[in-house]
This record gives sequence, C-alpha cells and structure tokens, in this order.
Amino acid sequence: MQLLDGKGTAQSIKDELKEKVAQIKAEGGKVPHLAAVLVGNDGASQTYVNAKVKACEQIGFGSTLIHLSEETSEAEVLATVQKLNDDPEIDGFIVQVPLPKQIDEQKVVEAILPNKDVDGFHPVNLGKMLLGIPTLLPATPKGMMLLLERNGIETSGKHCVVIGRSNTVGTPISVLMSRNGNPGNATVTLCHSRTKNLAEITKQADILIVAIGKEGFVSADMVKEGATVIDVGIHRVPSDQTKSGFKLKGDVKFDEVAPKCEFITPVPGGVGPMTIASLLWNTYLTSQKLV
Ligand SMILES: Nc1nc(=O)c2c([nH]1)NC[C@@H]1CN(c3ccc(C(=O)N[C@@H](CCC(=O)O)C(=O)O)cc3)C=[N+]21
Repeated sequence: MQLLDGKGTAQSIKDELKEKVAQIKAEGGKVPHLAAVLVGNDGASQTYVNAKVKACEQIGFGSTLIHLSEETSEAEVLATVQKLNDDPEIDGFIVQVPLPKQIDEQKVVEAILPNKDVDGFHPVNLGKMLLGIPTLLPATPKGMMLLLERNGIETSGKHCVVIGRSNTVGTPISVLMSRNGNPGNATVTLCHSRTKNLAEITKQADILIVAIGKEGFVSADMVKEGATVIDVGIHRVPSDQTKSGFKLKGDVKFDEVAPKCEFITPVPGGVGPMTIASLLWNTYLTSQKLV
C-alpha cells in the first residue's frame, strides 16, 4: 500500500506557482489575485476559505476575502459578484458553497464571468469541459487528475468506478477520466443512490473514486485487491484526542481499506489540498490569459 500524498503534491504545485510569481514580478507584470466570497458563519467553510487565503499568501498571489453575514440577500451577493467581475485587479474568484437558503446558488454561479470562474462551475466552463475545449476545469476533479498525473498512475484502459453524481465532483470527474488524454482513457462507471448491487460494481474497480458525502461509506469488502482508491469525502467527527474536539474522516473506512490498495488518498492530506492547488493553478491560468 502506498499513500497518494495530496499534501506533498499540492506543495510541489505551489512551489512551481511561486516561481511563476517571481518571474511575473521580475518582468514587471501584475501578480495573480484570487478573491473568495464567504456568506454566513459555517465553521468548516471558514476553515476552507482561510486555507485558500493562506495558500495565496504562501506563493505570493494577491488575495481578498469578502465575508458577508448569514442574512445577506441574494441581490447583495449578486452585486458583490458584479463588482468582482468588473474589478481588473481580480483575476478569479469563488463564492463558497453552500450558501444560506435565501440565495439561489445557480443564479450566483451564472452571474460569475466565465473567465473569472476559477471553481469551474459556470455552465460555459462545464460545457467546454464536456466538449474537450480547454477551459477552467472544476477544482476538485482537476485536483484529482493532477494527483494521478504527478504520481504516475496509469489510467488508460482501466476500469474507473465513481460513486456520487454531483455537478461539482462525480459528474465532471467521470467525463475527465473517460476522455482521451493522460490521465484519461479509462472505462468509467458512474454509480449513485439508485445503483443496484453497488458492491459488485465497486469490486471491479481498478480506480475507485468516492464522492458520496457519507462518512465511512466504503468498507474493505467493496474494494478489489490492488485497487487505487481516491476519497473525496471530508467529515468532522467528534474526538477527545484532539484539541479542536474533532477529527477529519473521509467517505472510505481508511484503516480496513488501505491494506488492500495499491494506492489510496488519506483524509486529511489527500484531495483537499489538491483542490486548493487547482484553484491557484486556475487563477494563474486566467491571470496570464492562458485559457
Ligand atoms: N465554491 C466552492 N468551491 C470549493 O472548492 C469548495 C466550496 N465551495 N465549498 C466547500 C468545499 C470543500 N473544499 C475543501 C477545500 C480544501 C480542503 C482541505 O484542504 N482540507 C484539508 C484539511 C483542512 C482542515 O484541517 O480542515 C485536507 O483535507 O487535508 C477541504 C475542503 C472546497 N470546497
């Protein structure tokens, strides 16, 4: 069993971006600038947004955090999006989800200028992805592709089983894994809540991607010996062993599944840091007009 080290891979990507920033500065160019909009006070969301801002600081990107109250109206969020769209200093931005219930997430995503949409959630970007036109790819799927690529994991001709069909993870990663490219060229099966005989299908997976959002959902009996397992889940579970009072766990029962795997991502330290690295990479791409 080998750990797929998302934290380390993300660090090497951040190191490369740091060099690119130094080069841009040396040439007198404008440093890439990422903004994040956070609405409300969800603890986990605050942690992620802070991690994004910190990552920008580490590599020399500009960063802006706009924190709006839980009661903010949809019109106010849309006005904030418009301001960021119009601001030439901002190369890319994200609006952290989930949003409070008075705000229609789809409306907000569609208001973002596609070439500032570093989350890759806008219909134009998802449409281009589907057609294989170079564009800003959704950050978590792109992070997984980078993780596979940078760790030399062969995907061509392999059976890739994805659990979960969300617009942000399961659906786009199925498209990316099946398309012609490296990583890619996999035979993909997309499983979801209506799938029958789930374990029979997951046991056929050479590469198993789990993005169902249920803590400890995948057990050892669902995994083939020698599989590569990518765990997209992230859950805070109570723990008296940590100062914070919680521990992070994934969608996979790591302790029992890991011994069967050739490669497996840990939680924390797997897909999460790669999502942030992809956001930064996307911000670099838009800032240099490379997509
Ligand atoms: N518009 C939008 N875009 C997102 O990309 C987005 C979002 N909304 N909403 C929430 C989810 C979640 N997400 C994570 C990013 C990094 C870690 C991460 O770096 N996690 C660390 C641990 C961090 C900790 O200690 O809590 C790890 O897994 O090692 C986790 C989760 C991005 N999301």
